[in-house]
Amino acid sequence: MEEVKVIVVGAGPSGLAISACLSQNSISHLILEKEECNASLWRKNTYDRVNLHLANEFCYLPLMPHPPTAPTFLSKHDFLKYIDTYVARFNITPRYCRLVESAVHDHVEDKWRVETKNTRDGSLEVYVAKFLVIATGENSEGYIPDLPGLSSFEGEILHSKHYKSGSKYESKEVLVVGCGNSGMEIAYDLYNWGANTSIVIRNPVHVLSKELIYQGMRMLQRLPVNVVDTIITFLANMKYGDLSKYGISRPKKGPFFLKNVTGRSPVLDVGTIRRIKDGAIKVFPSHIARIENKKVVFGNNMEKEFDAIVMATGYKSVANTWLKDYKYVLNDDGRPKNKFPSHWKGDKGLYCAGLSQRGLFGVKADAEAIANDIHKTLN
Ligand SMILES: Cc1cc2nc3c(=O)[nH]c(=O)nc-3n(C[C@H](O)[C@H](O)[C@H](O)COP(=O)(O)OP(=O)(O)OC[C@H]3O[C@@H](n4cnc5c(N)ncnc54)[C@H](O)[C@@H]3O)c2cc1C
Ligand SMILES: NC(=O)C1=CN([C@@H]2O[C@H](COP(=O)(O)OP(=O)(O)OC[C@H]3O[C@@H](n4cnc5c(N)ncnc54)[C@H](OP(=O)(O)O)[C@@H]3O)[C@@H](O)[C@H]2O)C=CC1
Ligand SMILES: O=C(O)C(=O)Cc1c[nH]c2ccccc12
Repeated sequence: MEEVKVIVVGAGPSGLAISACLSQNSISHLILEKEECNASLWRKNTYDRVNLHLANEFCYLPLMPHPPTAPTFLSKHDFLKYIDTYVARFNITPRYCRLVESAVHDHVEDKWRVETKNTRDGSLEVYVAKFLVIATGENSEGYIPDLPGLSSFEGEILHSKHYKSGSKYESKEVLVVGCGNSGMEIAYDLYNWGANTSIVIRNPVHVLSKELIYQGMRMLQRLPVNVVDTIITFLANMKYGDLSKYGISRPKKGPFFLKNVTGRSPVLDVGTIRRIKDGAIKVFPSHIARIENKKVVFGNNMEKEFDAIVMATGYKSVANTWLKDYKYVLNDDGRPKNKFPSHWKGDKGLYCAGLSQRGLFGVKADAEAIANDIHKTLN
């Protein structure tokens, strides 16, 4: 058994950011990470062509802004180089291959007891700390909807977190389910690799360009969200025209309002819209009614046979499955129980970072707030 002041679960950007902030205040801590590397989402569970959608001023971790020479939009490679530099600069040394299987609050000692299983040799370990930070991410488990007949599908089914590129799908019929940022970009990637690509778009969605999102994010620093939404939606309509004839309609509420309220990001168009407009990517503007062997039947009675289905249907947080006393900070859905901007703080020394659906921008803010709070409590 090992005891420190703070245990951080997860060595993604959130866990690394908290570690840097705690070290700055000389607070002893340990990061427990199930994989054999840090930032595993970025190193292992994102498709090849992924790049940061937001400008570098919204994508840095505490204490280390990007230098003026950095590109405005970092590639995945640039971002991972940044992470490597961060880890080296703040001397961050996570314990790798430690899958946290349970965490309980010891009411007598008023401490957290965390049990891990070593993913290499199966050995079990126990760690104890006054403070526990959940930094396991919003994307820890892929969500796959329970569609009627899904198990009868005769082709390949994969979640977007396991999709790397369309290289093996040339000339195959591939259906992408979901039109968030993953689905829209994966559809474009499949098209580029020569797949006959279709996408399911069952609800309205905001499509914006990279530049419009950047302008919107900057405007939000000075203007109220409804004003920014009005300007950006107007400019987006000018740029893209009415997309409803292609099966894409805009929600009534604005993109940044919806981001704040629902957490759902607007789609950043990487080139998909042009291919939808010219018919190279086919839209099914409906839900999936059922699947029969190779055939997918849609709610509007259209049907088509596919070789593969990519489920770009989002993620779920599963921290509440291993964190036995999750109610001190999370709801039953694994999301923070307190409302933004107090979402990061729970009771009994329990915190959560990176669960506010605000990307790396939110990660930085949470890490700073949590480290400050722990520092204050200790002094
Ligand atoms: C495809 C994709 C692209 C994205 N692009 C952007 C972007 O451009 N800009 C942006 O701001 N955000 C983006 N995001 C959001 C993303 O959530 C953040 O970039 C960032 O990775 C969040 O960091 P995190 O540390 O909170 O979570 P994660 O990066 O998910 O890290 C969590 C870590 O916890 C570990 N872990 C999980 N469970 C356990 C356990 N039980 N025991 C031990 N370890 C565990 C995981 O292995 C992982 O290493 C993107 C997300 C996805 C899916
Ligand atoms: N480079 C980048 O910055 C990237 C960032 N990301 C981010 O990662 C996070 C996760 O994104 P993503 O993986 O796209 O997940 P999202 O949760 O954003 O999107 C899930 C999509 O799946 C759809 N869906 C869910 N269930 C069904 C169903 N039964 N039938 C049809 N459609 C369904 C949803 O549609 P509905 O609205 O109808 O529920 C939605 O369009 C987001 O924050 C995103 O912005 C992702 C990729 C790249
Ligand atoms: O990963 C997310 O969804 C984020 O919060 C960051 C982000 C990625 N793409 C975006 C588009 C608009 C606003 C935020 C994001």
